[in-house]
Amino acid sequence: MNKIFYKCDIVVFGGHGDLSFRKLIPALYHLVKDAHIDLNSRIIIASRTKMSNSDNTKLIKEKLKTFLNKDEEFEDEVFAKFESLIKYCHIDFAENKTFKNLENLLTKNQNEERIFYFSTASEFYENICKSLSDYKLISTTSRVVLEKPIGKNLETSKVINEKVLEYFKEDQIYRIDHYLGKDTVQNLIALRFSNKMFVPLWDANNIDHIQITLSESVGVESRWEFYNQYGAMRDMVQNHLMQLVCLLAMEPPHSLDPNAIRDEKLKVLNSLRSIEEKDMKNHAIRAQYTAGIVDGKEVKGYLDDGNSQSDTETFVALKLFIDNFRWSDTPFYIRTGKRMPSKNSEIVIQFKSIPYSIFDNYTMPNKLIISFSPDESITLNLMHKIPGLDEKMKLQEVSLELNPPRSFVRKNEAYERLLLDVIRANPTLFMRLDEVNAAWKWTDKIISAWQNNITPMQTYKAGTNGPASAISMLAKDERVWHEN
Ligand SMILES: NC(=O)C1=CN([C@@H]2O[C@H](COP(=O)(O)OP(=O)(O)OC[C@H]3O[C@@H](n4cnc5c(N)ncnc54)[C@H](OP(=O)(O)O)[C@@H]3O)[C@@H](O)[C@H]2O)C=CC1
Ligand SMILES: O=C1O[C@H](COP(=O)(O)O)[C@@H](O)[C@H](O)[C@H]1O
Repeated sequence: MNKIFYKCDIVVFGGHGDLSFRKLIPALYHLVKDAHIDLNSRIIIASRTKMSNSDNTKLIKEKLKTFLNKDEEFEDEVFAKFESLIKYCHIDFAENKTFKNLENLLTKNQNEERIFYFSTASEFYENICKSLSDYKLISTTSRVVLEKPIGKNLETSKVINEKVLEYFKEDQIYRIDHYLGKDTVQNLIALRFSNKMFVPLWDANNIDHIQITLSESVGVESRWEFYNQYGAMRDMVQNHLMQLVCLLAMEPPHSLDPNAIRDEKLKVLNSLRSIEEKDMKNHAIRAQYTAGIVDGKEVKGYLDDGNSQSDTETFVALKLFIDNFRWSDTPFYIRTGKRMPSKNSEIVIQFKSIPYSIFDNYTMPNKLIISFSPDESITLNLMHKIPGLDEKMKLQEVSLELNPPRSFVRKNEAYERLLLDVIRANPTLFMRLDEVNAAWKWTDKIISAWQNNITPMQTYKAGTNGPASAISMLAKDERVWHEN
């Protein structure tokens, strides 16, 4: 296969922010290393500090050494190529005239394709677009990447998106949700729609319930100011968790065409049953971590991290239903939280019991466990005869590991995949405006019930699996969270 080298100018706004240093710069380094980007491309790091190109390069080198994968060596040869692409640009979103610096850079030896990555809070998107337009830096071949969450609710999302749409057409806008760039998440489409055995089983007749857990052991620490305005609902549920629910629940799209997939995801979001006020307390749990022990180390509570009062949630657990033919009355239990015992991203498909048992001992219903962090694996739990001469057949639960052969093992990070998709103008793994707004419409109702204190804020000790109410949410249904 001939390798395609893509030639473009990429501008990262918020280039010295947490996301840029931890994810975007390593992803771009890898795209250069794997020769996806032509060496006449440019990567412009735009940030507020006044700094020389050489100081910026030094800083980037230092950050890359910190944030490359633990098992990966920093390669001087690759960095030499990467460095040759990087330029620094001082920009303050609030000062239109600083965009002159960008104009000077972009219009010299320019590449036709321009990508603007807004790695900053969405309240700045309008200002950035306006300044780019004032300096005539947007053309029909330009693309813009918008980080999530866009706005803080449906109303602000609509306003921000409308503003961006004054400058870019919908097909130039790439609304990123990095979970869609994870191989295991994309594999949900392959697993569901390329394996005959799962096709007839994937519905309310055969599945008892579905669980999704996105837990993190890290706290909020240096991101406190930012996070405190959003909380787990806006930071994780409105986007990542909603997208996972969509991929698990959607009908088969007619093809892998971007809009065919987005149309099916949208139908799921529009079928989400709105949580009634009377159920809110039991179906929408919110909590904040207090001081505790994580990985054997004492850690501060959320309020001590920020040194302030706050009613921002760091944990959410929800019980939701999708009101359609396929999922009628099948609960989806989803949860996410900071300062939980470990980093764990996992989907559990709990099948129903067999209709009648001919065995003396209890048969465990089958379970499909899809893990994508810290390790990627797919496990199918099945019942199996215990080998031996027992007169009566005895059964045990065994795990069938569906792990890909080593040569299949992922080496690309989510952001690498998604940045390459933006570069090659493939929007399949990005969110369309109607999806974003449908997700807000559903989460807004819960957020406003919380604002009216309908569900009280709970607490959980750092290093635990969330508040007791999240456990009893399932216990009331005679179910338990799957814990590793
Ligand atoms: N961090 C993460 O893990 C993830 C973040 N995101 C999203 O990515 C976006 C960025 O997040 P994150 O990197 O964590 O945030 P940070 O606060 O670390 O970075 C934001 C950047 O915006 C810059 N900025 C703020 N105001 C201005 C201004 N007036 N002019 C110029 N630059 C300005 C800041 O510059 P300065 O350094 O000068 O303050 C900073 O570099 C957010 O939308 C977030 O939701 C999405 C997924 C994961
Ligand atoms: O979008 C976000 O995701 C990260 C978690 O991402 P993961 O790929 O490491 O699972 C989360 O820490 C951050 O708060 C949030 O903004």
